Amino acid sequence: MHHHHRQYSDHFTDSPSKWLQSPCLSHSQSSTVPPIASRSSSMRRNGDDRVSPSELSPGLKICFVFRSPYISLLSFNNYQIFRIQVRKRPLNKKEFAKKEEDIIAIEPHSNALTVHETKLQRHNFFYAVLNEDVSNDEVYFEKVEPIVPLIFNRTKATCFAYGQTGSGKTYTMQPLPLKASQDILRLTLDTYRNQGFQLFVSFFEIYGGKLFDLLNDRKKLCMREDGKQQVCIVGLQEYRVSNVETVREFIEKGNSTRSTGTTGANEESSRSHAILQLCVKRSADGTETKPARLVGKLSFIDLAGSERGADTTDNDKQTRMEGAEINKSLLALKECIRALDSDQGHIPFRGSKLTEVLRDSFVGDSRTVMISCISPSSGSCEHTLNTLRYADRVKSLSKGGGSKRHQLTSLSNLRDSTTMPLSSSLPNDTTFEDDMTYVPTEQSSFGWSKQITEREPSAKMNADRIPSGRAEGNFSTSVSNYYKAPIGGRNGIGKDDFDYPEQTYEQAKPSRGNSKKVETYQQSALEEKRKIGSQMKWTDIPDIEAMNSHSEDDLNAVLQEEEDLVTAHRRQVEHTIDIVREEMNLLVQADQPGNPIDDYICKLNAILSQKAAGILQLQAHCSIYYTFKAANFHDLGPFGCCFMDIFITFPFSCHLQPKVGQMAHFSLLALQDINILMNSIGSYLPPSPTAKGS
Ligand SMILES: Nc1ncnc2c1ncn2[C@@H]1O[C@H](COP(=O)(O)OP(=O)(O)OP(=O)(O)O)[C@@H](O)[C@H]1O
Repeated sequence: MHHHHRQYSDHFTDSPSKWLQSPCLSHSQSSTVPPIASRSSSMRRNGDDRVSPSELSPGLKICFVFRSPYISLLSFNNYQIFRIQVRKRPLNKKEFAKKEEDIIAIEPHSNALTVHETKLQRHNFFYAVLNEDVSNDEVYFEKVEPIVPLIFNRTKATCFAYGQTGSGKTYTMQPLPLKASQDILRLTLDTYRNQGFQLFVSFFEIYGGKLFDLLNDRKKLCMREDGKQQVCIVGLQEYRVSNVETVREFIEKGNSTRSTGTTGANEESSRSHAILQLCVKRSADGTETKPARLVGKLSFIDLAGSERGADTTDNDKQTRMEGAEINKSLLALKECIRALDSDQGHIPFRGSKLTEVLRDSFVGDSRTVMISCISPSSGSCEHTLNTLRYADRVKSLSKGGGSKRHQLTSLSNLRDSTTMPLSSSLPNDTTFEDDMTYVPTEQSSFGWSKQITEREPSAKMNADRIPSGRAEGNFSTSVSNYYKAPIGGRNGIGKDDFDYPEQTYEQAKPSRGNSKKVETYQQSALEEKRKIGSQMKWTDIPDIEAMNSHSEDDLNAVLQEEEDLVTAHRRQVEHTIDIVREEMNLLVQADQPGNPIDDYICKLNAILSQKAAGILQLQAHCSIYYTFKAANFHDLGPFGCCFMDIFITFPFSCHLQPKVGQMAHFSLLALQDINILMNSIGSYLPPSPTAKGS
């Protein structure tokens, strides 16, 4: 078997962080941020770490703090439904050789981290943080082990890693499924002995918007929706496993088949989202005479590097394609979390293949762990900030009641929604819920030894291969096929993976001069899409794959549209920034000692809302705190502060909504940070509402 093993830790140094050694000058958030429930070792940071007045230059400062006061997310059965974890990796030798500094300071026993962008510019974030010395075992024990027993009780759990290339996503994710399957197998032999539970493993990747089976020669898969709006992956091979060694082999095989490439930061960079699923199944009567049906599922997703989605400068067609898809899927993921947590009627699962696949992991009884991986090096600062901001936004989006999630439970019956046994015909009237015996979760008895103490024999033949989904072509059911060399291979991205005409793309390149035209087109095209979207119902489109293949024909047009929209949006944002900056400068000049602070804030807000809201419109979140310093604000000490929300959404419009009089913690950033902020927002913009039909 052709294996490509990633090399871990071999080029990492123990270099002490220069930043960590310097006195930490972080800012004052401690008073306003609620306590964090997290690792037992964690404690809140203490001390007053306000910015010293001398660090502020006189006059108005616009200051952005990515708001993160909502640390505690939804709680259910003692486990948070959505958990966010940040993991910092150590500096590697390459970075050390380039004399890059470690700019991430994590105070011991705290759930706060500071990114030292420059000596004067710092950004504070509040999360459950894992420092560079935390092992993969600890990540597992803390974040994944607690949810393993839940999948015996119908929970669908998802664990995914997010972050730029080389930040440690694969390093973090790779060991987790093995450990989880070890624990699942133990449970089937121990707590749930003789109850007929079976473990199945499948492994596939989403690359360029298409699905490929990593355990079946990178066979192309397609997704379909059944009459009950269940998405299934047709042809995905599932293997029944009964020992850890077999799981290990499958994981290694899948990893070696995955699409990777080389980036400056990572020699083996993942270019796809890899999804490894562990499904616990059981027949209705707990015997093996009847077909096993899905009980619960644990999905591990190693996302492609996030910076690829933001990369609009690369002219390489394939990279742009990857970037567009990654961008789309990360945004779609965030949008789904937002929609689930607010009371939006429509959950945009169809925004990307990734969210379609994950649909049943977000509805009903589900748990999600997001691990945001960050690199410590100064050279990665911008990407690190982007990763943390994404986490912030996901976190603030998921802080609500999550009512949608539970409403959707009724839509999501407990049959396997992502895989469908070959033998089963659709639609199937009997839901598993009807004939499933309820198995109580035994969280308290989940205390087995954490070491692998046994290796089960005959690993190789200890797997039953079960094709799932309706048949498409011939399945070979012989286990020996599993040992065939994969067709795709690491760099074996087939020509068919991207099939769009090259010329169209070139022709459609926008010219900077006709932005008006672009914007007009944008409006009307989007209006049209909205209309179509509102007329369409979920059930109107039974065959997602057919729809997608239609849209793939227009891939160039879609990419072009994306580019036009992003350009138009950036122009809008730049324009707004100019206006806001101008107004603020005027205000600063007009500020006279003796003006009451509220007047000042009201005036500022009035101008902002008039000027900015007129230009930009609509939704999506990030918060800006603008602070200002003036001699007369004695009641507040040297600084006054309020914040406003910037709502930004598709299609590329935003609306500034000032919140008058809200005093909050703040930090000092230079005025030009607004540009950085806006650029990073720009990078999170969706390719376009492309999804013809979403
Ligand atoms: N916490 C860590 N401790 C030690 N080494 C690490 C850690 N995290 C990552 N590494 C090492 O950093 C390198 C890059 O990590 P990895 O391949 O996991 O990045 P990635 O985020 O998956 O990148 P890509 O998106 O390009 O696939 C690897 O050599 C890995 O061994």
